[in-house]
Amino acid sequence: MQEILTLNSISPKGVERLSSSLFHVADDVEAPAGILVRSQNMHEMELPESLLAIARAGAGTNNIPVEQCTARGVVVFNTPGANANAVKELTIAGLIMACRNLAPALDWVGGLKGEGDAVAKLVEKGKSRFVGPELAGKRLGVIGLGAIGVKVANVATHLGLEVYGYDPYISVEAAWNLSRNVIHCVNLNDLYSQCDLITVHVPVTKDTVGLINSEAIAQMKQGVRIVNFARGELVDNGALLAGVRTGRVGCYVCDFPTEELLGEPGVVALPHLGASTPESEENCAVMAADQLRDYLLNGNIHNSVNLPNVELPRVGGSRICVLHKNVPGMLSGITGAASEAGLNIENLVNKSRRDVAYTMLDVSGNVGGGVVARLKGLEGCIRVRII
Ligand SMILES: NC(=O)c1ccc[n+]([C@@H]2O[C@H](COP(=O)([O-])OP(=O)(O)OC[C@H]3O[C@@H](n4cnc5c(N)ncnc54)[C@H](O)[C@@H]3O)[C@@H](O)[C@H]2O)c1
Ligand SMILES: O=C(O)[C@H](O)COP(=O)(O)O
Repeated sequence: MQEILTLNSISPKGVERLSSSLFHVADDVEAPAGILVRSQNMHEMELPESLLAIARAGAGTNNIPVEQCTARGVVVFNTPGANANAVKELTIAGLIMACRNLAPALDWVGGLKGEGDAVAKLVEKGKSRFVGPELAGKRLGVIGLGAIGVKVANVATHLGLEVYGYDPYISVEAAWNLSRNVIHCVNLNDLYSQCDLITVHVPVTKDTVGLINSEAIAQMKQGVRIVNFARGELVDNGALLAGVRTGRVGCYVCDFPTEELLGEPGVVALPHLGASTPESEENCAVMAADQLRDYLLNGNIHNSVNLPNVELPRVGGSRICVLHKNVPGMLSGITGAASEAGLNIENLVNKSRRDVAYTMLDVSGNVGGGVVARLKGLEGCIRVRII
C-alpha cells in the first residue's frame, strides 16, 4: 500500500483513480510516496524522505520547490491544458469587465438597496458613468501562446478583435493550433505600442517576474487595459498602480488580489478563480492522479516539469528505475551493475533533460540488494527504485 498526501482539496474523480487496494489517499499521511497538490505553497515544507513524486493538479508549478525536488530525485508533474478552457473563458470575461466597467457598475447598483421605487429612475440617471467600449475592432495583445494563450487568441479573433501574439518559445503543437488570423509579434515593443488590450499567459519564472513593469507600461498605449489570469508576480504592482492612477492604464483585471490592489479604482481582482470550474478541477485531478499512479507503479513519466518524458511497456520481470545526473559513464555503470549481478536486460530506455537523466531497465533474474547497492554507489546516481 502506497501513501498519497493531498495538500489541497482534490476532485474525488481524481482520487478515485488511485485504487484503494494499492493506495491510501488522505490529507494527514506521514510518509507519502506521492503528493497531490493545487496551489498550496510547498516552498517552506520539509519534503519527507519517502517522497517520490509530486503531482500538481493544474498548470503553474511556482508553488513547488522544483529545483530541490530534482536534486532529491522527486519527479514533479503538472497537467498541461487540463484547465485551459476555464481560464480562456474567464479571460474573455476579464476583457469585457475591463472595457465595460462591470465591477464598479455592480458595486454602484448594490448601493441602491433601500431606495425603493426610486431604483429604476436612479439606474437610468446614473448609468452613463459606466459607459465603456466594445471589444470588436480593438487590438488585443496575447503574451504567451501556450495552452491558454492560444485558446484566448483564437476565440478573440471571433469576437472581432485584431489579435497580436507574442511567444518566442511557442511549441509546435501550439503553433499548429493558433489561428492564422493572429498577427505574429517578434518583440514585445511592437505588441505594447499597438494594442488597446493586453492579456498575459506565461508562467512565472525568474525571467518573467515583473514582466509588466514601468518600462513596459511606458511603451503601452494611453488607457491600455491589462488582464492577468496567469500570476500576480508577472506584474509590478507599484508600477501598475502608478499607471492606473495617472490614467495611463485604463483598467487592470487580475486573478491575484493583494492588499495594495484592493479598493483601488480601476483595478478588478478576482479570488484566483481561473481554474475553479467543476470541469477543470476534475480534468486536472484525473490527469494528475493518472500520472502519479503510472510513475509509482510503473516508473513511467508523463508531463513532468523536471524530468524527461519516459515510457516503457512492461515485459515482465523486474523493473529497475535509476534517476541520475546527466553525466558520462552512467549508462555503462548501470548496465555493468546489472550484468555483473547476472541479470538479463530485456528492455531499456534512457532519456535526459538538462542536468538529469532517467534510465529504466526491465530485467529477468533476481534483483537482489547487491545490485541496488552497486547502483546507488555509482557517482551521479540520485535514486534507485525496483518495481
Ligand atoms: N488563474 C488561474 O487559475 C490559472 C489557471 C491555469 C494557469 N494559470 C497560469 O497561466 C500560466 C500559463 O498556463 P498555460 O496552461 O497556458 O501554460 P503553457 O505552458 O501551456 O503556456 C505557457 C506559454 O508561455 C510561453 N512563454 C514562456 N516564457 C515566455 C516569455 N518570456 N514570453 C512569452 N511567452 C513565454 C511558453 O512558450 C508557453 O507557450 C501558468 O503557468 C499559470 O501560471 C493560471
Ligand atoms: O496554475 C494553475 O493551474 C492555476 O493557478 C490554478 O490553480 P488552482 O488549482 O489552485 O485553482
